[in-house]
Amino acid sequence: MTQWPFMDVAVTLPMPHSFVYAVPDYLSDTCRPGMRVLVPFGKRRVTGYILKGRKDSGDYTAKKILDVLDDHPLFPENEIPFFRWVADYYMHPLGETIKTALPTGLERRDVAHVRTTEQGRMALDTPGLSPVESRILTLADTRQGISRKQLFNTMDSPSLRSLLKKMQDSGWLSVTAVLKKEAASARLEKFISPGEKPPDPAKKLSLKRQQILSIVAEKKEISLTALRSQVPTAPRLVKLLAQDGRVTITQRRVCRDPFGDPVEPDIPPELTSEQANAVNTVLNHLDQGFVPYLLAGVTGSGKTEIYLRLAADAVARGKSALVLVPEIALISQTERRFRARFGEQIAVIHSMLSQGERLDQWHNIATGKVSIVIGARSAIFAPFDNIGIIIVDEEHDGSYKQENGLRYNARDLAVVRARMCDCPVVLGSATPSVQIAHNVRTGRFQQLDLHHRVNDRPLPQITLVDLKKYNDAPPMDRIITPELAKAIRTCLEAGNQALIFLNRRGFASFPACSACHQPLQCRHCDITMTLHLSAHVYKCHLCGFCLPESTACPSCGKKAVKNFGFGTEKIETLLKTMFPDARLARMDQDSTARKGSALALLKSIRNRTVDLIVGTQMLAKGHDFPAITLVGVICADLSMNLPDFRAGERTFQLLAQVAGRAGRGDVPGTVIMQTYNPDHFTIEAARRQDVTAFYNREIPFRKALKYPPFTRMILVKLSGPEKEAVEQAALQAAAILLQLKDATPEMAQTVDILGPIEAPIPRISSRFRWQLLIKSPSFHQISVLVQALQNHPDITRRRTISLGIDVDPYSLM
Ligand SMILES: Nc1ncnc2c1ncn2[C@@H]1O[C@H](COP(=O)(O)OP(=O)(O)OP(=O)(O)O)[C@@H](O)[C@H]1O
Ligand SMILES: [Zn+2]
Repeated sequence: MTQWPFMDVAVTLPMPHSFVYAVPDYLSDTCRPGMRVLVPFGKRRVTGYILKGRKDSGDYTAKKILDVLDDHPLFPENEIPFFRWVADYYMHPLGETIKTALPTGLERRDVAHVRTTEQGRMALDTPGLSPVESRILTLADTRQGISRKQLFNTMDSPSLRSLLKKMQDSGWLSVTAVLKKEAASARLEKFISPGEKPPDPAKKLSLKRQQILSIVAEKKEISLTALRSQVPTAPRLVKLLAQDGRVTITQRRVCRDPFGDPVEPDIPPELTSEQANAVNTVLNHLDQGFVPYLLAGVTGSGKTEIYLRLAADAVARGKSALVLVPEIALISQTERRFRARFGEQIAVIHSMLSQGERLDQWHNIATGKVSIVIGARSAIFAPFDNIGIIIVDEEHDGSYKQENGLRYNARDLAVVRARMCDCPVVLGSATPSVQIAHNVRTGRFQQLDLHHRVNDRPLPQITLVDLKKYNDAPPMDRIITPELAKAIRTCLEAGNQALIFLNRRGFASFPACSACHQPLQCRHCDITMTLHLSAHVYKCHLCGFCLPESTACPSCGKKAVKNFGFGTEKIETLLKTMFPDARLARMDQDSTARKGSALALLKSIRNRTVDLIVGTQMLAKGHDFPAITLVGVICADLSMNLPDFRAGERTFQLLAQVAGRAGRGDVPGTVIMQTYNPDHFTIEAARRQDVTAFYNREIPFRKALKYPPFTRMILVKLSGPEKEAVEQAALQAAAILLQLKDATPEMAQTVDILGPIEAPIPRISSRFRWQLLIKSPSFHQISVLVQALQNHPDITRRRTISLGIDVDPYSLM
């Protein structure tokens, strides 16, 4: 291994470039690309990632690396070009891009701590002190003080920054740097094995010690945890035994096991002819390296079996397979199927794992212990150095898009990474996105088709129920119509399961005051709150702010809040009264918030210990529960009228997907879809489960209005705590962009700048929001424009305004 005197390091700060650091002698054996280092930056110490070795430092006097934080690289060297691509494309700093890619909790850095001085303590007793000042002095009066960030989070005062400066100048507060340690670390476990020394017969041992020695002799090696479960005092006793040389204690890294119940190995079924065709097409073109495929297969056509075969082939070729799954709820199903086939070769990456578990899974990938990864969007960064295939299940799903920080789309990155690894990528869906379907039509993707369900099971029969005819009916009949109630009864009587779908959680979604008619709004966001009956609170679904169930109307002060609108919790209550004998479960974000509860719910559906399930989109896609024969859609129109050009596409996908949960076993499925718009083409296409019909209507509309896939877009989001300042910044950003655009005749013609407008949700978490949408058929053009904006001094100098760049935005809200 070459020992380089200098290293290129990407620091975890908003810096576009990497920096050169010198390797001190005592670290020269240990520094390798892909490892974290602690480096000085300005007056602080921050975490950085080694990118590559260098012979010299150029014209630059390099500072020294302070410490190496890993003993094995966290990512392979050949992944670095991918990170660079991601950083450039999404206009995000390289170091922060890598930080987003890695498991969370791996950062060490100096944080500014504010501490009350002796003088400050004395000032606390003086009379002229403002309440804010005395609060700050009290909070900061601890040994380490309080971190600046924590102080800003606790104190909701707009002039905090200048106040702190003033207090510091008066000598009341001191600011120091405190090194923050990683939140996630390797788990080390002690193992006990027989010692070198022969037992000394002269020395009498207690019974407990004898017991320990015989266990260790029998097992050859046992973890201290396992030993302690047999002999509770083992930790103290083995220390003594080790001093006598009777046992040896070694410490090793162990993997925390995130897997739930054990899974029985499965026997691969014989492929249907459509499945075999799809698999063979991919395998026959392996010599072409990168080939992007759309696997368009109706619901229940057996796409997962194709993924299993393709992954098996990659592993057989000595390569690895990367499998992305959208919802964490769905990961468990896919993970089970993969583990049944591949056993221990699997790692999983998703947000239900603890930080430590995620770190262990990552380590298993980086050290080559596993060859298949199944995960949610962040798994696209898995540190494999030899990828043989990338698979994206439910490619149309919005959860592949990260909506803050590095706003990447893992589905799109799957294609980019496959191109860099020169391997095939398979995007699967029963309801492909307009974007990818368009890529097929323009010849950039190859389509693999599955037109039939496995075993020639029929697709479910879908009946629309026009909700308009129940406008004057009793409230109950407007929510669960007699048609739906009857279908549920029939389904339950036959001993089958029914899934009732509503994509809105909570009990009442529109609380409003009956005295002043104002809706109950969140204090920090411009949206209406939702009543959660079991938690006895009104909750804001954006920031989490709660008001008690007994709240008075914040506008007029009267105790007259009435609960209009409904969500899953209300449906659950209604069904309970209508079908008191049915075993009922509800699956939504609220009922699955606790670790393990989602898995327990899915298990109860699988084991048929529930009959009726109320669920949100969490249950709508991908799940394979053969006993579900009825799907009821409470309101098909919910997402249709959102101010977003993809509202129709999303509604179609959601409805066709949820319908696809019915009839996956031996009994054919039925779907009752309640809607106010039975004639709308989106609803009609969903009823016929006709993807092509939907696209043929949607594509001309996208083309006429110059929306993707015919243009590329970047959404520029500005937000800040002061309304006027955000508006001013947005107007200025627009002026800068217009000027840049008009300076180039070509851009003047093809680039469209829409806005600035106030965002559809004008305020979230007390931050005001404005936005600008930039469109052009050429991505290069809009990218150049936005980069210039990002670096424009008039924008960067505005310290209270944050500028968010959303490349290929998914949500325009
Ligand atoms: N060749 C086969 N022979 C028998 N059963 C199969 C075969 N292939 C798949 N299956 C079974 O068919 C069912 C549906 O398959 P799968 O869940 O993969 O569908 P899917 O195409 O992913 O559907 P969706 O788009 O709704 O997620 C599963 O229970 C699976 O085990
Ligand atoms: Zn809120």
